[in-house]
Amino acid sequence: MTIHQNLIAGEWTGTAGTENINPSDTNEVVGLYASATTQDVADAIAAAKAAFPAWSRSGILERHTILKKTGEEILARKEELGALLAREEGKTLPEAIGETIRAAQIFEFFSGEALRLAGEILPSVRPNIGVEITREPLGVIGIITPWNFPIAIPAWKIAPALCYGNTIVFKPADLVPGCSWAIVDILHRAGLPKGVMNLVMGKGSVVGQAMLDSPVLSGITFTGSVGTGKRVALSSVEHGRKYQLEMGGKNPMVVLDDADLTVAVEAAANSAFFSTGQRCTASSRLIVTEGIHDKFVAALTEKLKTLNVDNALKSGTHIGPVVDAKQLKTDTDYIEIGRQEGARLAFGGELVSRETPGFYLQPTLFTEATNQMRISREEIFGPVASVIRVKDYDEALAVANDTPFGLSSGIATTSLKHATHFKRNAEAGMVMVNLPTAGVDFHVPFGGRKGSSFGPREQGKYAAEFFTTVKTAYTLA
Ligand SMILES: NC(=O)C1=CN([C@@H]2O[C@H](COP(=O)(O)OP(=O)(O)OC[C@H]3O[C@@H](n4cnc5c(N)ncnc54)[C@H](OP(=O)(O)O)[C@@H]3O)[C@@H](O)[C@H]2O)C=CC1
Ligand SMILES: O=C(O)CCC(=O)C(=O)O
Repeated sequence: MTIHQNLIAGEWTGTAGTENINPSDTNEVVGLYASATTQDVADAIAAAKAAFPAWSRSGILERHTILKKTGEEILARKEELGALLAREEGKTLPEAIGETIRAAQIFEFFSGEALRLAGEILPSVRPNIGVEITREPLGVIGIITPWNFPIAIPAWKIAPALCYGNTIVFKPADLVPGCSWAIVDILHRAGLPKGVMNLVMGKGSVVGQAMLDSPVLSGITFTGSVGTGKRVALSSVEHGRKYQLEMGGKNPMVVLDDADLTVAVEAAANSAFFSTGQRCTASSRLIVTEGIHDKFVAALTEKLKTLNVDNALKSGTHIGPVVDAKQLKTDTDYIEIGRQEGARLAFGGELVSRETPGFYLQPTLFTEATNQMRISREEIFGPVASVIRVKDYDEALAVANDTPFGLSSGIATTSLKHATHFKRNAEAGMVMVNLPTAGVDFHVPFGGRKGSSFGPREQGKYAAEFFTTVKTAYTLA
């Protein structure tokens, strides 16, 4: 089997370290991927530092062209890359192709942003002085990504970093290196100068930690768990660098008495169970008012009976496998915790076996949960959700906001008054009305509040806040 190597200073290098295993069929090795050493990380950082002066001054047409070519190739190969994504991560093929298209659109968007770089010219408060405000690239950016969006999250960190003139050291999740390797290969062939983009695959405890320990990186952008996010923060404070964190969520989906039942059930099923619940924007707290509660639970339970859990590549599969044995254990541990806490298991909770050996878990719904239970407070990151019964809108909003997290928040209602009030008062970075809490656009800001996120927003033109630094220049006329 070919070994997919690391890219350091424009050279492919390294020997095999990681077997990329298909969670829908654990007998299948999707590919072999190199593992970087701490010396490789040091070499990658040095290469990115050496490449920075020239790349930071490169023409915007060069950046535009490389990003555009990359987006075009990803789009042209959407079926193949989507299948790779489905094989390595386990989301269904349509979801995986959708994510691949989204990655292409992100490169396309930032190829346009490269042509729209702008500053401001202002008069000084003093006579005969002009003031120019410009944005400059930060320097060498460390990118550390999780396993749950193997192509979209790398794309939405890499594309703006390059667009604004930074160089990169990129460590994808060791569980799913395939799509990341493919993006880096495409960028390399699209003509990026040596050292601008460096790929160091391998374990977080070795490769990621070596990045955190480096005083050379000017910024680290990270998506993953709260625990690792804290490490990124502490090391960044120590080294005086900028950092951006996207971490967990415990996103609420409020369903009011006046909701359209079909809309509410579709939104809740999608939020909680699609992509196997492995989205930081997934909803695992369904907060439902008294008058609609029983109808909603009955209709959602009926809906869950129609969802097929199976091999991600099989047509007709609605929910693919859990990503690996470790995450499956987390999910089943939480199901046991929910039972012991006294929530009622209304659907699912069991492992299922299919034609191919994989980590298959039924979508699992608890009812009669309270917002104080651990299943309502801690991120599970699997196809497990609970229904919390509340009296009215005011209680629903209070429960929705009673969480350490604040990424996404949803409401199903036909009341303009409640929808408007919720949009203003939900303590979250993103609010969804009559829509799933997950599934976002690629051209607008993404991010949260409280324990979910730290630093400037990702995506859209707001990405410039993290990937650039502002300079104010005064000139005597
Ligand atoms: N917000 C989100 O989108 C995500 C949230 N999560 C949450 O986190 C839980 C655990 O998932 P997990 O994959 O373990 O999350 P991690 O935070 O461990 O992984 C995210 C990334 O950080 C890397 N990493 C791990 N340790 C270090 C370190 N010491 N220094 C630098 N980088 C490091 C990982 O490497 P590697 O894994 O390759 O070793 C991976 O690339 C999930 O169950 C879920 O609750 C997880 C993924 C995404
Ligand atoms: O919901 C989405 O579209 C994006 C979710 C996401 O980025 C995540 O789970 O990390």
